[in-house]
Amino acid sequence: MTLVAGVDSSTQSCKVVVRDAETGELVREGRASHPDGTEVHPSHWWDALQSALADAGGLDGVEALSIAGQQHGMVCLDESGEVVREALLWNDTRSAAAAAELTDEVGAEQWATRMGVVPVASFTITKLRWLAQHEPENARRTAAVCLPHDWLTWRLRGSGDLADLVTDRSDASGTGYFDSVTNEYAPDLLALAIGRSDVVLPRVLGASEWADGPVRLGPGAGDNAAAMLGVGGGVVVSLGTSGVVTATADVRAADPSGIVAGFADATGRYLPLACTLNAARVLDATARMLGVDLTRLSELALSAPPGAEGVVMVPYLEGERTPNLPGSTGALHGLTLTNATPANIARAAVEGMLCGQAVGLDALIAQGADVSGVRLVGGAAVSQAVREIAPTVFGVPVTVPAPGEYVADGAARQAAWTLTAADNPPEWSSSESTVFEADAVPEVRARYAEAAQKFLNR
Ligand SMILES: Nc1ncnc2c1ncn2[C@@H]1O[C@H](COP(=O)(O)OP(=O)(O)O)[C@@H](O)[C@H]1O
Ligand SMILES: O=C(CO)[C@@H](O)[C@H](O)COP(=O)(O)O
Repeated sequence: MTLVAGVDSSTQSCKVVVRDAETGELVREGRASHPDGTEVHPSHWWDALQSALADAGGLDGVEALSIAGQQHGMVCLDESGEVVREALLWNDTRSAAAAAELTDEVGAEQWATRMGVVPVASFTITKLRWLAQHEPENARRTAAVCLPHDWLTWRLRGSGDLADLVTDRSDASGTGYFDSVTNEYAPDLLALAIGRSDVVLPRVLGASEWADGPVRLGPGAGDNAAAMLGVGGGVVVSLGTSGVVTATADVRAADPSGIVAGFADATGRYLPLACTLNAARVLDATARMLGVDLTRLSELALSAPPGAEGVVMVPYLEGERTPNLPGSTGALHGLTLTNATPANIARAAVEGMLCGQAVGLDALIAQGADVSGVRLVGGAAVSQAVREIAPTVFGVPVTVPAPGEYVADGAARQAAWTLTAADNPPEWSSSESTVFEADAVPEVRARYAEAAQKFLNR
């Protein structure tokens, strides 16, 4: 049996799957935690990768490995390959002012047509502008910039030479300085951010190209592109640390409002994507607030009626990216003496988190996506309340694949692809899934929109 490994180095943890390259059958797996925070030294990801690989029984018998990871994080390296400062992650909002400046300087229309994205604090390019403005010495020492998955692949290669940095088209498309239509970097935009264009950027590998390492190393991918490879297509809603709505497209999205980012996928096509900073951790925080665990939170949410008797949660607990409100905070609206119960608050948290994703779903539809159903993945897709309430909010059937690590699976499928000379990734049999259907409850969306509007009006 030929084995391949896939890695998901995500915000909260590192997960490894080892699968049969031909059938996709799961052979072994492992995981390890990442530290909290929006500023993390990449060495923690390396340590977690080592632990997760050991937990998965190591690389014995593995012929190829690909790493998928959280997108956008800024990893700066000096001339000798040392990390210059802690990486700023996708959910670090300190570069919000830099994002606004870059948008003004180039124009939102121009960004959307040229790069497929309009800068928000999540994107690497805005973090580079922040670095140049606030830590000029660190900016000066920066000889190369890469993304979390690029850095881990490079460390596995063990070379130390900046010229050996590699990435893939999906993750490069989330930097703000890579054009996924021409497949070229934009040195002028890089210079606009950091003041110079002589910074080494990773070579962008083809979808099934590979680099040398302890085993064959695939190009890797942004976690959302890998999830798409893992679930095998469709409209995907991922509820991890981030809330993400994606589909696959033949043409790059160009949305000057910035809600839909026109990223690339991991197969040579495109991945229109809407992303919130707030998803699974809204439920974590609500459970903490109510003094219950996540199972009890789900039971409480399901014991309240749709609409939570008027309680609405706007879940901008970490600021927000969609809509672009990096400085916002969360709020509970509509509380009265009679509806202020744990059950209604639990339901409002689930509904609020899902309404945030429904906004992204609408934006994807406006960009031409055909949404007759969605596939739900990510940590919070395990929640029974989320599964049952999702169709009432989205207004379409919700398919939940068997619990699994779909990002790591997508990376493993890419690794298997590097072992073939085929035009497409190998066809692996899909896991069993459960479909959740329910009548739409449009009032929930309407009341949420009314409450969320109060933030936009501030
Ligand atoms: N039963 C559950 N109900 C709700 N949320 C859950 C449940 N199990 C795990 N989660 C949440 O899933 C999140 C982790 O999901 P994951 O997709 O691994 O995140 P990431 O990819 O961003 O690291 C955590 O916030 C965790 O609390
Ligand atoms: O910023 C984005 C997508 O644009 C996020 O989706 C990150 O890629 C982090 O993903 P998770 O760790 O939440 O899966």
